[in-house]
Formats: sequence, C-alpha cells, structure tokens
Amino acid sequence: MAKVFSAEEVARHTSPESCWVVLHGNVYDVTEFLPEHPGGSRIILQLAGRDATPEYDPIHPPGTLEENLKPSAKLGTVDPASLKTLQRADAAGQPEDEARAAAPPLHTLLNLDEMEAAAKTQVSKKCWAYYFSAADDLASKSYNNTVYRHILLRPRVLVDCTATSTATTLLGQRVATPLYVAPAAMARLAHPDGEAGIARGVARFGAMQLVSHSASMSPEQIVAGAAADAVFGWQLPDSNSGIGQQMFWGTAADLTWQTTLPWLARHTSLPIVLKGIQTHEDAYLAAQYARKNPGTVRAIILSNHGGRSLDTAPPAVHTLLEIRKYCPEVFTTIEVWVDGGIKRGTDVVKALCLGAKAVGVGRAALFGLGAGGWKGVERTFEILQGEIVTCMKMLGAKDLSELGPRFINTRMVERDIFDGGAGLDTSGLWTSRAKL
Ligand SMILES: Cc1cc2nc3c(=O)[nH]c(=O)nc-3n(C[C@H](O)[C@H](O)[C@H](O)COP(=O)(O)O)c2cc1C
Repeated sequence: MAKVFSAEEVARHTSPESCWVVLHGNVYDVTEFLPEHPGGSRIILQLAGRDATPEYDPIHPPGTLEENLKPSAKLGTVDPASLKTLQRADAAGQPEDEARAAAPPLHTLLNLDEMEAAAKTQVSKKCWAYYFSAADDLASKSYNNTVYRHILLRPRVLVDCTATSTATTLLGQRVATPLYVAPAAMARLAHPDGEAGIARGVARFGAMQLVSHSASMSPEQIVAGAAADAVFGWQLPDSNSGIGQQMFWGTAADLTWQTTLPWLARHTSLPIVLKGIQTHEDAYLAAQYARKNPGTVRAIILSNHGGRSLDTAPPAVHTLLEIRKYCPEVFTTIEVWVDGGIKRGTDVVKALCLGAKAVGVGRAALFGLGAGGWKGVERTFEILQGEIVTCMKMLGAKDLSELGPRFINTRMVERDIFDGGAGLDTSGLWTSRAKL
C-alpha cells in the first residue's frame, strides 16, 4: 500500500537538497529533477512542500511528470485532510483570480477585439501575459494585423451570390472552411476545456486544428469527442527534449534542409507541413524539395509565429507578395497557408486572394477559449466565418476558387516591399535556385 504523508511532513522538504511536491494527491520527490527542469529549478522550489497541482496542471499533459521521474520518486500519497492545508496556501497566492468579473454573454461579443477584451477579464494574469506577449517590441505582432488594413478590397456588383461556399481541400482532406487553428501551447492556461475545447468549438465549422507540441492535453484527450471527419495536424517537437525544454530553449539550431526533411520523410508517410517560412527563397526551396520528393512536404505555413519569434520578421502578406512576384510556381507545387494577425473575415479573404489556401488563427482561438471555454471558441469562429461569407458576397465571389488578385489592391504594401531605396535583394533567390 502507498505510504500516506501528513502536510507537516511534506512541508519540511523545501530545499534544493530535498524537494517534494504534491500533484493530484500524490507526493513526489523531485530533488534529482531540479537541475533538469527546463524552466529552471526556482519555479519548482517556489512550489516545494506544497500542492503544486493548480500551477502544474494547466501547463502539462497527463503523464509528463512520470516521463521525467524515476518510479521511485513517487513516494506515496498525502492524506486528504492535509491536502486541504497545502492547497489553501496556493489559493492565497492568486488574488486576481478571486476578483474575476462576470463573463459577458458571448452573443453580445460582436468582433474579435471584444472577444479579446472579454478574455482579459476571465484569465489569470500569467495566462494573459503569455498569450498576449510577443518578441521584443511587438513590432511584428502589430504589423501582422495592420498590414491587412493597407490592402484594399475591390468589390464587384450585380453578381448572384445567393449561395456562397467556403469549402476547400487541404492536404487532400475536404474541409468546410479555409480557417484553421494554428498550433499554440498550453490552452488549459485559459480554460480547463483546453485543446479539446478548441476542437469542440470549431467542430460546427468543420475547421482543421493543428495541435502544438506543447499542448496541455494529450492527443487522445484532444480528439476524444471529435467527429470522424474532423481533421487534425500534430506538431512535431524540433528536438528530443521534453516539452518544457522546447518551450524555453526555442527551435533547435541544427535543423537543415539537407538532413531534417529526409529524416522526417523516412519516419512518416503523412503529409509534412513546414511552419515558419518567412521569405520567398525558403518557400521556393520547400517547393523544390516537394517536387523532387513527392508525397513529403505538401504545404508550407508563412508565419512569423504571431511575432513571438524574431521581432521585425515580415508578416505573411509580405511573403505572399514576394512569392507572387519572384516564384509563383510555388503556389501550384505546394499548398501555401498563412497565419498571423487575423482579426477579421476580410483579413482571411485578402490572404486567400493573394494565393493562400488556408488561414490560421492562434490567439483568436485562445482568447475565445479564455472568454467562454469551448463556447467562446465557437463564437469566435461564428464571427469570423460570418465575416468571411459576408465579405465574399459583397465582393461578388461565390466560392473560394473565384477569389484572386482582381479583388484586392495591394499597391500600398507593395510600395513598402519592392520599391525604392535598398529594395529587395533577389540575388538570394538565384543562389538558391542554383543550389537545387
Ligand atoms: C500563446 C501562444 C502559444 C504559441 N505556441 C506555439 C507553438 O507551440 N508552436 C508553434 O509553432 N507556434 C506557436 N504559436 C504561434 C501560432 O502557431 C501562430 O503562428 C500565431 O499565433 C499566429 O498569430 P496570431 O496569434 O496573431 O493569430 C503560439 C502562439 C501563441 C499566441
């Protein structure tokens, strides 16, 4: 039988020499794990001798701790009366959660800015800081959105758009909308519904969901309630490290076109989607790889990861325009998806007009979740999907195949990228063409 510990006993182990924590009623000795914790030992030591479940749970999928500890590190259980004592100390540390305002009814939220504002009133400060933040000065994050304001629409009139369809095919799978959920870590920080709640929220719209390698739920939990025709993508970690290491240490520096893609292609027959392409040169390399190795790389995602990676990296719109100008054959070789800064249906339609096959939302799904759990995600997609259809009808486009550059004026943005001064150095493209 498992040994039962008192609160007093657990609370004595709070040093780097002997560090215990309680998770889901079990007592663990995490002393040996302290130097290995990717977020640093301080985070664990702050929770030493206490019930760490409220801090641990929204971040880690089930089984994470067990994967990192020896079986002998599980010492036993804490007696339930003692557990209460340890938990009370935790609750006192989160005053902002107690002062939470009532959530506004979802139907009163009419756009994604209002959804974001509602989420801010519902989630913890830690969650808000993590979701809202971006790299350095947030320049890319901000430009991701404002760049769409500089693309103007060119509506045509007297076109019968009574029936409008947003259905499309992604990686050979039929989906009802080009909108998809971008992979974003730790959804349970926002709401206990987590990534499974996102799946449930987008189900009515038939949207694809890409799941982060740092998801807070297991794949089994996320797809449990999904319809048979729901489409999911699974993001691979870029190293063999644990979830925390990937989050804190970022992308592995040793990935290459020459080694990583062939390695991946040897290990899966599933379509490979490359996320984080930010120049036409790399889009071209990906397309060329796909042409030489059919059935491997099937799509690229033009993304600066919501401005969270390298600040002042370009928005997807710039890369779309570069591809159109310098290597349009990319669009017919592989699917080009985009994400970043999407707040309006018109943003989605503009990206589609520029050649994107699918358009992803990261924060919007998380903020929907924060504002109202799975129903908040559903409301978010209802708003966006409604705006897409309205925009298409007002442009005079009945389905996605009709969308194209004739519906937009990109001159303002093109001036920023292609004209004057140093301009765009295309020598890289020719170097890369020569290399392949
Ligand atoms: C809180 C948060 C966590 C994210 N985690 C990941 C991740 O684990 N993997 C990844 O490839 N991108 C991640 N992203 C980036 C998204 O996949 C996506 O590129 C970005 O959110 C799109 O911009 P948007 O938030 O303006 O829609 C994350 C974004 C946010 C906001």
